[in-house]
Amino acid sequence: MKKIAVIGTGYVGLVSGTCFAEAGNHVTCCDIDQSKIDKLAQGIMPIYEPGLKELVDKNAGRGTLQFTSEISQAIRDAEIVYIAVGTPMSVTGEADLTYVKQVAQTIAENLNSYKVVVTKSTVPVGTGKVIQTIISQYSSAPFDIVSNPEFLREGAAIKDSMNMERAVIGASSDKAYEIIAELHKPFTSNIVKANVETAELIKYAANAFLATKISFINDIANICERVDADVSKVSEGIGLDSRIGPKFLQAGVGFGGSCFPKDTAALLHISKDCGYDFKLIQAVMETNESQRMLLVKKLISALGSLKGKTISVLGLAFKPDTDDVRSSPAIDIIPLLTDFGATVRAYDPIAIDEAKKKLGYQCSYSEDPYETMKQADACLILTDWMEVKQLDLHKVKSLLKQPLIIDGRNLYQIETMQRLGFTYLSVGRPAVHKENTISRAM
Ligand SMILES: NC(=O)C1=CN([C@@H]2O[C@H](COP(=O)(O)OP(=O)(O)OC[C@H]3O[C@@H](n4cnc5c(N)ncnc54)[C@H](O)[C@@H]3O)[C@@H](O)[C@H]2O)C=CC1
Ligand SMILES: O=C(O)[C@H]1O[C@H](OP(=O)(O)OP(=O)(O)OC[C@H]2O[C@@H](n3ccc(=O)[nH]c3=O)[C@H](O)[C@@H]2O)[C@H](O)[C@@H](O)[C@@H]1O
Repeated sequence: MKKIAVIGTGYVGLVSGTCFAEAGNHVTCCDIDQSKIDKLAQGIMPIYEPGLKELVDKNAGRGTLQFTSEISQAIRDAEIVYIAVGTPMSVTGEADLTYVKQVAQTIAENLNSYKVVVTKSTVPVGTGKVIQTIISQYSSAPFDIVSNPEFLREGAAIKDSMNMERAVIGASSDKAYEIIAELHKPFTSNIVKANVETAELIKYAANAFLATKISFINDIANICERVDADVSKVSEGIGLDSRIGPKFLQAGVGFGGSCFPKDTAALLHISKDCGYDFKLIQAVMETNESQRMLLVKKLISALGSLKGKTISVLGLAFKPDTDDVRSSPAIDIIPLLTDFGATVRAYDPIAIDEAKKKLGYQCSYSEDPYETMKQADACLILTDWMEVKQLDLHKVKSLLKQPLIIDGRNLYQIETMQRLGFTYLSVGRPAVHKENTISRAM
């Protein structure tokens, strides 16, 4: 049983802190945001994540998980201090380390005994050294630095954390490595031991590689549209090769979320800073941006113009099973539609409150997908929610002014849409026209 302080109670801090408690440790989750702490103390989750509330309630109930804004005290009481604050993208693309440095300063001011200071936030290579310098400037107490990046996915965060595929531990001493390796025994036996810098880079390499797979398949999808090929078959055909694997080969509107866009931009900066021209990652980012626009172009070409048209947008979250809308395709695309003169009605089962914070009243919102379709000129699918996959397509057809669906997630079978008489334009697959013909998508 270790005494752990987790600083930053966002997605990562809350989920990892809760899982450390579930594994038998005593965890204090801290945040400067008092309203977040107050809510958590009352059992109200600040994020939507399947299974999280049950686990928080269980561990808070038995006293192994606590929430506080008294960060100094939590640090003084802990043997291990986890830094899990945000590292948002700055205007120039690199990771903004303001919050990490603030926390390092607070740790330095409260270092009353030996502690292992662990970075879970995604931070540029060299940040461990920066934290070490800040702490040693203000304190002479002994401490070690560890980089232990987080690989959880939103929507599957508890499962990913309780059954990690691997843990990466980059420690400044063997003693610190052993402490953090021991902490991870209940979660995985695959531990990658590295130096601090390597561990920091592994996190960016992992996210950049996954983002590269997505942009690669989107580029292939764009070729498919020009040569009458079907990208879903290409994904199947290459994914069955175990060296390639089937995951992250789903073509569509491009990746979003709080990490892939920010971490690819940060990796580009890291490479520039060390004098390397990382052309591949630049191309991955460019493909992702243009993928959003391709959907808007398809919509415009199908409708002639968007002026005066009503568009039903299905999905605001960047992926299913989360209310996170950070860098979500919908948040990028809806303002473009309204700029072109369209009226937008948006559906999402849980992300409406978060989307309103970004989009305000640029569109209307509904938790009923059919409500957004009544007499709409087209339907645009942006999130692969199960609720959208399972729509009653007969009802959809009867509600829309004309049976036009632009699908940024390739949710439906081409043959079904042809049989039902839709005009159906997806990504990298043959286009279906309501006259019952199939052609290239553009
Ligand atoms: N969201 C995700 O799925 C994943 C995120 N990451 C990385 O983990 C880090 C955290 O991400 P999120 O949890 O999404 O961030 P977030 O932005 O949702 O939460 C960060 C929290 O830190 C708090 N905070 C900021 N400064 C503080 C301070 N000085 N003292 C105490 N609390 C402070 C904020 O109030 C906020 O509640 C980022 O570096 C991110 O790249 C890594 C893997 C997955
Ligand atoms: O560093 C992070 O924050 C996390 O980023 C991603 O997790 P997450 O952003 O939660 O979601 P993913 O499931 O990876 O999806 C990211 C985006 O890619 C898109 N995507 C994913 C897969 C695919 O085949 N095609 C595709 O367009 C999704 O729709 C979504 O917009 C990584 O998968 C996690 O391992 C990592 O810890």
